[in-house]
Amino acid sequence: MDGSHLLALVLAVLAWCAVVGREFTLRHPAWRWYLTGYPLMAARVLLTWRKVAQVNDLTVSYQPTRRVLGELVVRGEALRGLAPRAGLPRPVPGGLQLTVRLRPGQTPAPFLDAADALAHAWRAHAVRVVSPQRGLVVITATAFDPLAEPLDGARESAALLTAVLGVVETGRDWVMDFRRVPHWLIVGATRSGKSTLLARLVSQLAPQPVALVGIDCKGGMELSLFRERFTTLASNRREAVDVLAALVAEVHDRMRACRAAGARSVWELPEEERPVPVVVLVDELAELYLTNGSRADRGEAEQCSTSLLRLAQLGAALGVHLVVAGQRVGSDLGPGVTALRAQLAGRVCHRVNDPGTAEMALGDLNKDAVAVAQSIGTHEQGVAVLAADSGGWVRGRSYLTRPDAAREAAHRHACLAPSLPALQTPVEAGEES
Ligand SMILES: Nc1ncnc2c1ncn2[C@@H]1O[C@H](COP(=O)(O)OP(=O)(O)OP(=O)(O)O)[C@@H](O)[C@H]1O
Repeated sequence: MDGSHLLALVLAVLAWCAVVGREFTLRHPAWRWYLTGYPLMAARVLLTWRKVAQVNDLTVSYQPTRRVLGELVVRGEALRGLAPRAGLPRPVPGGLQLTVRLRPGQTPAPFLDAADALAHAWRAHAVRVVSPQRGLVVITATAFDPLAEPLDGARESAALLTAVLGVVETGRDWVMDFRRVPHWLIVGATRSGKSTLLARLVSQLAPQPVALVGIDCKGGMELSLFRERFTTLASNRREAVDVLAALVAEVHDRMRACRAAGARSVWELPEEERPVPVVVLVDELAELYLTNGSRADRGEAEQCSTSLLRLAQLGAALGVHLVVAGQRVGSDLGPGVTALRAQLAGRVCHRVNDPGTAEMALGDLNKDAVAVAQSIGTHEQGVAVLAADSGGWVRGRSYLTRPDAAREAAHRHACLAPSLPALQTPVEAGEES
């Protein structure tokens, strides 16, 4: 084979590799990142680390710029600072992770402040900095927003009292696990994705042996779609007062049963004696608290507030869980709301209209999370900041669950709705009387 044939053969092989490679990476976007995006970004990180560290005051210098020699103050040029030691960037889905060992005297704070500068230097979509252990910071740079496009997902959750609601920005499942975090607060402006999230939650819990209770004081407009799977649904505040009071009574019954059996929670009871878990969904919390000033109205609001607080305080160990959603949740709704928030350890904050609601949802857990929640745009429906009282937070996007799909799931699993005598529906009660 002469030289020109060999060249033609090499070119043909290269062309074939390019076509197959392109086809492969288009079909497998994750691999596209590992094969092309990651090496480029890693090279950028390695080449710029010293410079970026220097410019952003992430270096240390052990040589002062001034020294006193005898009676003289000598000014010299500062030594170039030492950049903290960084390991090799580790690939993660859609990004990379850099572990940095702090030099003596350094704290994570300047690294947190430099996150934006690092994102620009490395042309990353976002940079997150955490300090998982003393003396270490982990910098995660993501190349693109994995939550930019709406997500569809039909996966059902396998475990009791858990629901796969969407995806978080690290590429993992967004799982709401009531055994780990018993109560949740969900906030978001109108059309931010609250109802879609609740629809997803209902369709995930519907196949499970769980009693679902709805409280929807917007006349039942949202939750009545899933009525067939609900054990009871209150669609105005008068009904909500009764349902919540019945749930408090149920909690006291369960407490007595646990005490008699020497158990500290329903999960320690023998399986055949264990009462069915209850998940109470409240849509539009403000409707339970707002009053027109009349005595009757104020009385109802106070009863709702007290019952919700008792359920939140006592329910976790007794298998009664709360998911409370609202557009605007602020201390102006009354002191009961702030007390309730303290008991709702899990938080989901969609786009909000007022800083107060983001602060209410996330402010007591993490200030950074408040700023991130306020940056969610109007086109990012379903995107939310998720946080729990463990202090961590992450951005996530719920699966786009159409009301029809959720209604169909509720219809399909209607026969699984457990009947709880204490929770006879107000409508049924009304019909019987
Ligand atoms: N996870 C999502 N992914 C993509 N689009 C979404 C998502 N969630 C919601 N949307 C879109 O946003 C629209 C409004 O969502 P949704 O009705 O859930 O908002 P909301 O916060 O409940 O509003 P409201 O308070 O007015 O009832 C939906 O019709 C849907 O098109």
